[in-house]
Amino acid sequence: MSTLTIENICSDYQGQVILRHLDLTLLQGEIVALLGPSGCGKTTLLRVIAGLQTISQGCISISGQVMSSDDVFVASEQRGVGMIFQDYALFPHLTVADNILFGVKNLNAKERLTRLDEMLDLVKLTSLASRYPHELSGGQQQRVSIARALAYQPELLLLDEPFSNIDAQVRNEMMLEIRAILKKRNVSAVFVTHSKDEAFVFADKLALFKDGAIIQHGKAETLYRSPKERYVADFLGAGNYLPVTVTTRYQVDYALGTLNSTEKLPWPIGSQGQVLLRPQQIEVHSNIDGLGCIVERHFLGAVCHYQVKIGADILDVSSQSTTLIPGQRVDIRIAPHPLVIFN
Ligand SMILES: Nc1ncnc2c1ncn2[C@@H]1O[C@H](COP(=O)(O)OP(=O)(O)OP(=O)(O)O)[C@@H](O)[C@H]1O
Repeated sequence: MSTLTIENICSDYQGQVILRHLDLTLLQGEIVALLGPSGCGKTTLLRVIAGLQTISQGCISISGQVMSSDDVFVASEQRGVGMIFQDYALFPHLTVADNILFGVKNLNAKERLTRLDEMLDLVKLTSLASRYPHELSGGQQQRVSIARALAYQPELLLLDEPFSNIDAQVRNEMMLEIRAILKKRNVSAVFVTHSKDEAFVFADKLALFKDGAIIQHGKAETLYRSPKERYVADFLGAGNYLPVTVTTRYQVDYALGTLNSTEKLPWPIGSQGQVLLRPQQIEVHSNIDGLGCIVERHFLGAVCHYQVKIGADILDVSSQSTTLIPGQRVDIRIAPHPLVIFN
Protein backbone atom coordinates (compact mmCIF):
# COMPACT_ATOMS: atom_id res chain seq x y z
CA MET A 1 0.00 0.00 0.00
CA SER A 2 1.26 3.51 -0.70
CA THR A 3 1.89 5.59 2.42
CA LEU A 4 1.26 8.94 0.82
CA THR A 5 -0.88 9.82 -2.19
CA ILE A 6 -1.14 13.38 -3.43
CA GLU A 7 -3.61 13.92 -6.25
CA ASN A 8 -3.92 17.12 -8.23
CA ILE A 9 -3.55 19.43 -5.24
CA CYS A 10 -3.47 23.22 -5.30
CA SER A 11 -2.84 25.54 -2.38
CA ASP A 12 -2.71 29.31 -2.01
CA TYR A 13 -1.89 32.10 0.42
CA GLN A 14 -4.49 34.88 0.38
CA GLY A 15 -5.46 34.28 -3.25
CA GLN A 16 -1.88 33.80 -4.48
CA VAL A 17 -1.53 30.31 -5.95
CA ILE A 18 1.55 28.57 -4.48
CA LEU A 19 1.07 24.88 -5.36
CA ARG A 20 -0.20 24.03 -8.85
CA HIS A 21 -1.80 20.66 -9.59
CA LEU A 22 0.72 18.44 -7.83
CA ASP A 23 0.68 14.64 -8.01
CA LEU A 24 3.02 12.47 -5.97
CA THR A 25 2.95 8.92 -4.60
CA LEU A 26 5.20 7.52 -1.91
CA LEU A 27 5.41 3.80 -1.12
CA GLN A 28 5.96 2.35 2.35
CA GLY A 29 9.59 2.91 3.35
CA GLU A 30 10.41 5.18 0.42
CA ILE A 31 12.23 8.51 0.82
CA VAL A 32 11.44 11.33 -1.62
CA ALA A 33 13.35 14.61 -1.84
CA LEU A 34 11.43 17.76 -2.77
CA LEU A 35 14.11 19.65 -4.62
CA GLY A 36 14.09 23.14 -6.07
CA PRO A 37 15.23 26.73 -5.67
CA SER A 38 14.14 29.02 -2.85
CA GLY A 39 10.47 30.04 -2.89
CA CYS A 40 9.23 27.33 -5.30
CA GLY A 41 6.81 25.79 -2.76
CA LYS A 42 8.66 22.87 -1.15
CA THR A 43 7.94 23.85 2.45
CA THR A 44 4.36 24.68 1.55
CA LEU A 45 3.88 21.12 0.27
CA LEU A 46 5.36 19.77 3.51
CA ARG A 47 2.95 21.96 5.50
CA VAL A 48 -0.12 20.78 3.57
CA ILE A 49 0.92 17.14 4.06
CA ALA A 50 1.36 17.82 7.80
CA GLY A 51 -2.06 19.48 7.99
CA LEU A 52 -0.56 22.84 8.98
CA GLN A 53 -2.13 24.39 5.90
CA THR A 54 -5.22 23.74 3.77
CA ILE A 55 -5.49 22.90 0.09
CA SER A 56 -7.88 24.56 -2.35
CA GLN A 57 -8.22 21.55 -4.66
CA GLY A 58 -7.29 17.86 -4.84
CA CYS A 59 -6.77 15.15 -2.26
CA ILE A 60 -4.06 13.99 0.18
CA SER A 61 -4.23 10.47 1.66
CA ILE A 62 -1.92 8.80 4.16
CA SER A 63 -2.04 4.99 4.35
CA GLY A 64 -5.31 4.99 2.44
CA GLN A 65 -7.08 7.49 4.71
CA VAL A 66 -8.10 10.83 3.22
CA MET A 67 -6.48 13.67 5.23
CA SER A 68 -7.25 16.73 3.05
CA SER A 69 -9.87 17.05 0.30
CA ASP A 70 -12.86 19.22 -0.66
CA ASP A 71 -14.82 18.01 2.36
CA VAL A 72 -12.24 16.47 4.72
CA PHE A 73 -9.54 18.06 6.85
CA VAL A 74 -7.89 15.89 9.50
CA ALA A 75 -6.10 17.90 12.21
CA SER A 76 -2.31 17.85 12.17
CA GLU A 77 -1.93 15.91 15.43
CA GLN A 78 -4.20 13.13 14.14
CA ARG A 79 -2.28 12.48 10.92
CA GLY A 80 0.40 10.18 12.37
CA VAL A 81 3.07 12.38 10.84
CA GLY A 82 6.43 13.27 12.46
CA MET A 83 8.28 16.46 11.59
CA ILE A 84 11.95 17.37 11.80
CA PHE A 85 13.02 20.95 11.26
CA GLN A 86 16.21 22.72 10.29
CA ASP A 87 16.61 24.19 13.79
CA TYR A 88 15.81 20.84 15.57
CA ALA A 89 13.12 22.61 17.70
CA LEU A 90 14.17 20.81 20.92
CA PHE A 91 12.84 21.99 24.29
CA PRO A 92 15.85 23.65 25.97
CA HIS A 93 14.62 23.00 29.53
CA LEU A 94 14.11 19.25 28.96
CA THR A 95 16.80 16.55 28.95
CA VAL A 96 17.48 14.38 25.94
CA ALA A 97 15.29 11.64 27.46
CA ASP A 98 12.38 14.00 28.17
CA ASN A 99 12.63 15.57 24.72
CA ILE A 100 12.46 12.13 23.10
CA LEU A 101 9.44 11.04 25.14
CA PHE A 102 7.62 14.37 24.88
CA GLY A 103 5.07 13.33 22.24
CA VAL A 104 4.66 9.72 23.41
CA LYS A 105 1.21 9.15 24.86
CA ASN A 106 -0.83 6.10 25.85
CA LEU A 107 2.08 4.09 27.26
CA ASN A 108 2.61 3.06 30.90
CA ALA A 109 5.84 3.93 32.73
CA LYS A 110 7.55 0.64 31.87
CA GLU A 111 6.62 0.86 28.19
CA ARG A 112 7.85 4.45 28.07
CA LEU A 113 11.24 3.38 29.42
CA THR A 114 11.46 0.56 26.89
CA ARG A 115 10.61 2.98 24.06
CA LEU A 116 13.21 5.48 25.33
CA ASP A 117 15.95 2.82 25.48
CA GLU A 118 15.08 1.68 21.98
CA MET A 119 15.25 5.24 20.59
CA LEU A 120 18.49 6.12 22.42
CA ASP A 121 20.05 2.96 21.09
CA LEU A 122 18.81 3.69 17.56
CA VAL A 123 20.40 7.14 17.45
CA LYS A 124 23.43 6.11 19.55
CA LEU A 125 22.82 8.59 22.38
CA THR A 126 22.34 6.22 25.33
CA SER A 127 25.20 7.77 27.31
CA LEU A 128 23.83 11.31 26.87
CA ALA A 129 20.22 10.74 27.99
CA SER A 130 20.39 13.14 30.94
CA ARG A 131 22.09 16.01 29.10
CA TYR A 132 20.32 19.20 28.03
CA PRO A 133 20.26 20.36 24.37
CA HIS A 134 22.85 23.11 24.95
CA GLU A 135 25.30 20.42 26.12
CA LEU A 136 25.14 18.63 22.73
CA SER A 137 26.73 19.22 19.31
CA GLY A 138 24.51 20.19 16.34
CA GLY A 139 24.67 16.65 14.99
CA GLN A 140 23.71 15.17 18.38
CA GLN A 141 20.79 17.62 18.68
CA GLN A 142 19.60 16.57 15.24
CA ARG A 143 19.75 12.92 16.32
CA VAL A 144 17.59 13.76 19.35
CA SER A 145 15.04 15.40 17.04
CA ILE A 146 15.01 12.26 14.87
CA ALA A 147 14.52 10.05 17.95
CA ARG A 148 11.71 12.31 19.18
CA ALA A 149 9.96 12.18 15.80
CA LEU A 150 10.29 8.38 15.57
CA ALA A 151 9.39 7.73 19.24
CA TYR A 152 5.68 7.90 18.62
CA GLN A 153 6.00 5.64 15.59
CA PRO A 154 4.74 7.89 12.78
CA GLU A 155 3.59 6.45 9.45
CA LEU A 156 5.39 9.24 7.69
CA LEU A 157 8.27 11.53 8.53
CA LEU A 158 8.57 15.05 7.10
CA LEU A 159 12.02 16.66 7.15
CA ASP A 160 12.50 20.35 6.32
CA GLU A 161 16.14 21.05 5.39
CA PRO A 162 17.32 19.00 8.39
CA PHE A 163 21.00 19.03 7.44
CA SER A 164 21.59 22.65 6.52
CA ASN A 165 22.94 23.57 9.98
CA ILE A 166 25.28 20.59 10.10
CA ASP A 167 28.97 21.10 9.35
CA ALA A 168 29.76 20.07 5.76
CA GLN A 169 32.41 17.58 6.95
CA VAL A 170 29.98 15.49 9.00
CA ARG A 171 26.84 16.13 6.92
CA ASN A 172 27.35 13.25 4.53
CA GLU A 173 27.99 10.75 7.28
CA MET A 174 24.96 12.04 9.21
CA MET A 175 22.69 11.76 6.16
CA LEU A 176 23.73 8.15 5.60
CA GLU A 177 23.25 7.37 9.29
CA ILE A 178 19.72 8.83 9.41
CA ARG A 179 18.81 7.22 6.10
CA ALA A 180 19.89 3.85 7.54
CA ILE A 181 17.70 4.45 10.64
CA LEU A 182 14.64 5.20 8.46
CA LYS A 183 15.31 2.16 6.26
CA LYS A 184 15.75 -0.08 9.31
CA ARG A 185 12.31 0.97 10.59
CA ASN A 186 10.71 1.08 7.11
CA VAL A 187 9.52 4.68 7.69
CA SER A 188 8.49 6.70 4.62
CA ALA A 189 9.86 10.22 4.46
CA VAL A 190 9.46 13.46 2.54
CA PHE A 191 12.62 15.52 2.65
CA VAL A 192 12.89 19.17 1.60
CA THR A 193 16.18 20.48 0.28
CA HIS A 194 17.56 22.90 -2.27
CA SER A 195 20.75 20.83 -2.57
CA LYS A 196 20.93 18.18 -5.29
CA ASP A 197 23.90 16.62 -3.50
CA GLU A 198 21.85 16.07 -0.34
CA ALA A 199 18.94 14.74 -2.41
CA PHE A 200 21.21 12.25 -4.21
CA VAL A 201 22.63 10.91 -0.93
CA PHE A 202 19.49 10.82 1.20
CA ALA A 203 16.53 10.07 -1.06
CA ASP A 204 15.30 7.14 -3.16
CA LYS A 205 13.60 9.45 -5.61
CA LEU A 206 13.42 13.14 -6.42
CA ALA A 207 10.56 15.51 -7.19
CA LEU A 208 11.92 18.60 -8.88
CA PHE A 209 9.94 21.79 -8.31
CA LYS A 210 9.53 24.91 -10.40
CA ASP A 211 7.11 27.71 -9.52
CA GLY A 212 4.85 25.51 -7.38
CA ALA A 213 4.66 22.60 -9.81
CA ILE A 214 6.57 19.31 -9.98
CA ILE A 215 8.36 19.36 -13.32
CA GLN A 216 9.69 15.79 -13.15
CA HIS A 217 9.91 13.08 -10.53
CA GLY A 218 11.54 9.67 -10.35
CA LYS A 219 14.88 8.09 -9.54
CA ALA A 220 17.87 10.43 -9.42
CA GLU A 221 19.56 8.50 -12.25
CA THR A 222 16.52 8.87 -14.48
CA LEU A 223 16.27 12.61 -13.95
CA TYR A 224 20.01 13.06 -14.42
CA ARG A 225 20.29 10.93 -17.57
CA SER A 226 16.91 11.73 -19.16
CA PRO A 227 15.89 15.22 -18.02
CA LYS A 228 12.57 16.26 -19.56
CA GLU A 229 13.67 19.84 -19.90
CA ARG A 230 16.72 22.02 -19.61
CA TYR A 231 15.64 23.31 -16.18
CA VAL A 232 15.93 19.75 -14.80
CA ALA A 233 19.26 19.11 -16.54
CA ASP A 234 20.76 22.35 -15.22
CA PHE A 235 19.47 21.89 -11.67
CA LEU A 236 21.09 18.47 -11.38
CA GLY A 237 24.52 19.36 -12.73
CA ALA A 238 26.68 21.48 -15.00
CA GLY A 239 26.27 21.00 -18.73
CA ASN A 240 27.48 22.24 -22.09
CA TYR A 241 25.00 22.89 -24.89
CA LEU A 242 25.99 22.68 -28.54
CA PRO A 243 23.75 23.37 -31.55
CA VAL A 244 23.14 20.18 -33.54
CA THR A 245 21.14 18.86 -36.50
CA VAL A 246 19.68 15.34 -36.39
CA THR A 247 21.06 13.41 -39.39
CA THR A 248 19.99 9.82 -38.68
CA ARG A 249 17.97 8.05 -35.97
CA TYR A 250 21.22 7.64 -33.99
CA GLN A 251 23.38 10.57 -35.10
CA VAL A 252 23.61 14.34 -34.98
CA ASP A 253 26.00 16.73 -36.68
CA TYR A 254 27.56 19.69 -34.91
CA ALA A 255 30.03 22.30 -36.13
CA LEU A 256 33.03 20.00 -35.72
CA GLY A 257 31.72 16.55 -36.59
CA THR A 258 29.24 13.83 -35.75
CA LEU A 259 28.00 12.59 -32.38
CA ASN A 260 26.60 9.07 -31.93
CA SER A 261 23.71 8.17 -29.68
CA THR A 262 23.43 4.68 -28.21
CA GLU A 263 19.66 5.12 -28.04
CA LYS A 264 17.23 6.03 -30.80
CA LEU A 265 16.66 9.79 -30.94
CA PRO A 266 13.04 10.89 -30.53
CA TRP A 267 13.48 13.66 -33.10
CA PRO A 268 12.69 13.75 -36.87
CA ILE A 269 15.70 13.78 -39.19
CA GLY A 270 16.61 17.35 -40.09
CA SER A 271 15.39 18.84 -36.82
CA GLN A 272 17.66 21.18 -34.92
CA GLY A 273 18.31 21.54 -31.21
CA GLN A 274 20.90 21.82 -28.45
CA VAL A 275 22.70 18.68 -27.30
CA LEU A 276 23.55 18.38 -23.60
CA LEU A 277 27.09 17.27 -22.83
CA ARG A 278 28.08 16.88 -19.18
CA PRO A 279 31.69 17.94 -18.42
CA GLN A 280 32.66 14.34 -17.65
CA GLN A 281 31.25 13.08 -20.98
CA ILE A 282 33.93 14.97 -22.90
CA GLU A 283 37.42 13.48 -23.14
CA VAL A 284 40.43 15.67 -23.90
CA HIS A 285 43.71 14.40 -25.35
CA SER A 286 46.87 16.33 -26.02
CA ASN A 287 47.44 16.78 -29.78
CA ILE A 288 49.61 19.51 -31.28
CA ASP A 289 47.26 19.66 -34.32
CA GLY A 290 44.08 19.42 -32.20
CA LEU A 291 41.09 21.67 -32.90
CA GLY A 292 40.69 22.59 -29.23
CA CYS A 293 42.78 24.78 -26.97
CA ILE A 294 42.88 24.73 -23.14
CA VAL A 295 42.02 28.22 -21.88
CA GLU A 296 41.47 27.55 -18.14
CA ARG A 297 42.61 24.86 -15.72
CA HIS A 298 41.45 24.24 -12.14
CA PHE A 299 42.95 21.38 -10.17
CA LEU A 300 40.26 19.69 -8.02
CA GLY A 301 42.20 16.72 -6.63
CA ALA A 302 41.01 13.56 -8.37
CA VAL A 303 40.09 15.49 -11.53
CA CYS A 304 40.95 18.72 -13.30
CA HIS A 305 38.32 21.12 -14.53
CA TYR A 306 39.27 22.63 -17.91
CA GLN A 307 37.71 25.17 -20.21
CA VAL A 308 38.41 24.21 -23.80
CA LYS A 309 37.89 26.61 -26.70
CA ILE A 310 36.79 24.77 -29.77
CA GLY A 311 35.59 26.77 -32.77
CA ALA A 312 33.32 29.49 -31.40
CA ASP A 313 32.39 27.44 -28.33
CA ILE A 314 33.93 27.14 -24.88
CA LEU A 315 33.33 23.73 -23.28
CA ASP A 316 33.56 22.84 -19.60
CA VAL A 317 35.40 19.55 -19.26
CA SER A 318 36.09 17.42 -16.20
CA SER A 319 39.04 15.10 -16.79
CA GLN A 320 41.18 12.64 -14.86
CA SER A 321 44.04 13.74 -17.04
CA THR A 322 45.50 16.48 -14.82
CA THR A 323 48.65 17.38 -16.77
CA LEU A 324 47.20 19.63 -19.50
CA ILE A 325 48.01 23.33 -19.27
CA PRO A 326 46.49 26.56 -20.66
CA GLY A 327 47.55 27.20 -24.26
CA GLN A 328 47.95 23.47 -25.03
CA ARG A 329 46.21 22.15 -28.20
CA VAL A 330 43.89 19.19 -27.63
CA ASP A 331 41.48 16.85 -29.38
CA ILE A 332 38.13 16.27 -27.84
CA ARG A 333 36.29 12.98 -28.01
CA ILE A 334 32.74 12.24 -26.91
CA ALA A 335 32.05 8.60 -26.16
CA PRO A 336 28.75 7.38 -27.67
CA HIS A 337 25.96 7.63 -25.06
CA PRO A 338 22.19 8.26 -25.09
CA LEU A 339 22.19 11.84 -26.38
CA VAL A 340 19.89 14.37 -24.71
CA ILE A 341 18.66 17.13 -27.04
CA PHE A 342 16.48 20.11 -26.19
CA ASN A 343 14.64 22.53 -28.48
N1 LIG B 1 2.81 32.57 5.38
C1 LIG B 1 2.91 32.97 4.10
N2 LIG B 1 2.12 33.97 3.62
C2 LIG B 1 2.21 34.35 2.32
N3 LIG B 1 3.04 33.80 1.42
C3 LIG B 1 3.86 32.82 1.85
C4 LIG B 1 3.84 32.34 3.20
N4 LIG B 1 4.76 31.33 3.32
C5 LIG B 1 5.33 31.19 2.09
N5 LIG B 1 4.79 32.08 1.21
C6 LIG B 1 5.15 32.21 -0.20
O1 LIG B 1 4.93 30.95 -0.84
C7 LIG B 1 5.94 30.69 -1.80
C8 LIG B 1 6.54 29.33 -1.53
O2 LIG B 1 7.20 29.37 -0.27
P1 LIG B 1 7.88 28.06 0.36
O3 LIG B 1 8.38 28.41 1.71
O4 LIG B 1 6.94 26.92 0.24
O5 LIG B 1 9.10 27.84 -0.65
P2 LIG B 1 10.37 26.90 -0.50
O6 LIG B 1 10.57 26.25 -1.82
O7 LIG B 1 10.24 26.00 0.68
O8 LIG B 1 11.53 27.96 -0.26
P3 LIG B 1 12.86 27.87 0.66
O9 LIG B 1 13.76 26.86 -0.01
O10 LIG B 1 13.40 29.26 0.59
O11 LIG B 1 12.44 27.45 2.03
C9 LIG B 1 6.93 31.84 -1.73
O12 LIG B 1 6.64 32.73 -2.78
C10 LIG B 1 6.64 32.48 -0.39
O13 LIG B 1 6.89 33.86 -0.45
